[in-house]
Amino acid sequence: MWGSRMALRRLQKIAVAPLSIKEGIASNVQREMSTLQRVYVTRQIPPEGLKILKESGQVQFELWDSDDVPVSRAELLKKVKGVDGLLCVLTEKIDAELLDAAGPNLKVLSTMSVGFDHLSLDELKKRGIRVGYTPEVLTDAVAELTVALLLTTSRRLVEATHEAKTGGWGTWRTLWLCGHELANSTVGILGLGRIGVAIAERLAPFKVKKFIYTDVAPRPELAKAINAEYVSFDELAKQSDFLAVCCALTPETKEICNKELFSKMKNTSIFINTSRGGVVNQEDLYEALAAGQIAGAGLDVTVPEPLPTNHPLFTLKNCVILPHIASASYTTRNAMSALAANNLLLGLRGEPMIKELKL
Ligand SMILES: O=C(O)C(=O)CO
Repeated sequence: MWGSRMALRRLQKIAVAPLSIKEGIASNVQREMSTLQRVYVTRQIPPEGLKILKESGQVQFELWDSDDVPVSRAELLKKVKGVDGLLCVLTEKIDAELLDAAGPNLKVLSTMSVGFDHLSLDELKKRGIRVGYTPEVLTDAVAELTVALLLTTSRRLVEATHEAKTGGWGTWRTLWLCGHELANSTVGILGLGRIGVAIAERLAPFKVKKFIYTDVAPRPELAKAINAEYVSFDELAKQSDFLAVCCALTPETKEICNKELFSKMKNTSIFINTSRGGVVNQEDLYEALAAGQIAGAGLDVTVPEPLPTNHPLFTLKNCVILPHIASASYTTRNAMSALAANNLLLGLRGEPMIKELKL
């Protein structure tokens, strides 16, 4: 569906105009449509973003009109041909092949995500394509879900509801379904950014004793807000009762959470990942959980996504797996959609985007 509301309004006017005027307007509309910038949207994004694109009068866009099935690679390669702008989500790999298929008209890529590991930044930079993304608007939702996942994992809520529903609930027992509490604990954050700070702010009222973090370098401004101490990667592993992964997936962080890390953690520790599955070596995590080297893991992200239902991690009682829903609140997804649309329109006008990646 190529569309713009202004063009549509004019077309609606045509329907009531006398024939000769109708023809005149029709050719104007055609002329105008051909001057609108062409955009492909790879997903049926939430309504706020679509409304912005439709009402802009700036672009004619075609949409992959489904949220349940992603656009196939073959279809995507066909649809991007000649577009000026592309609005994608995190399931689309934007690489040299795709950018070649799009061709030299492509000036702006806008991803409806804070993560950008699905984008070949070098290839985008080489072609002078500007990139918009959607940080900040999802911080609250992601932090909230991280806290929910942490408590679900540490207090064994999935096991508990299963036992209650399936007859495992006998008499009140003194150590049955005991977990680990946040009070007096040390919470470690791997990769301190806005989301890590927002998680710590939410956890502090649970009487956490200490926040520690590691990153490529200390981040005193952010750390000050939550009174967090900068430690080495090793110390993070050793001291954390709860370890929350908040770093971006980059070549440097790929599988940074592996057997070396897990072997240094306490056997009472809880590992939580709401960033990207690729930062974890899942075989090593499975071994650590199965052997009781760590107490539990809560994962919102995996490799691949969806994780096949016969994956060994699903067999473990001490592993809680969610289907990548950290930012999934109506408010946040609409805000991400709107920001992605606005980034795209601004970029196509040659203006600074609201949130633009520095390439
Ligand atoms: O925005 C992202 O990068 C996500 O993972 C989904 O919110």
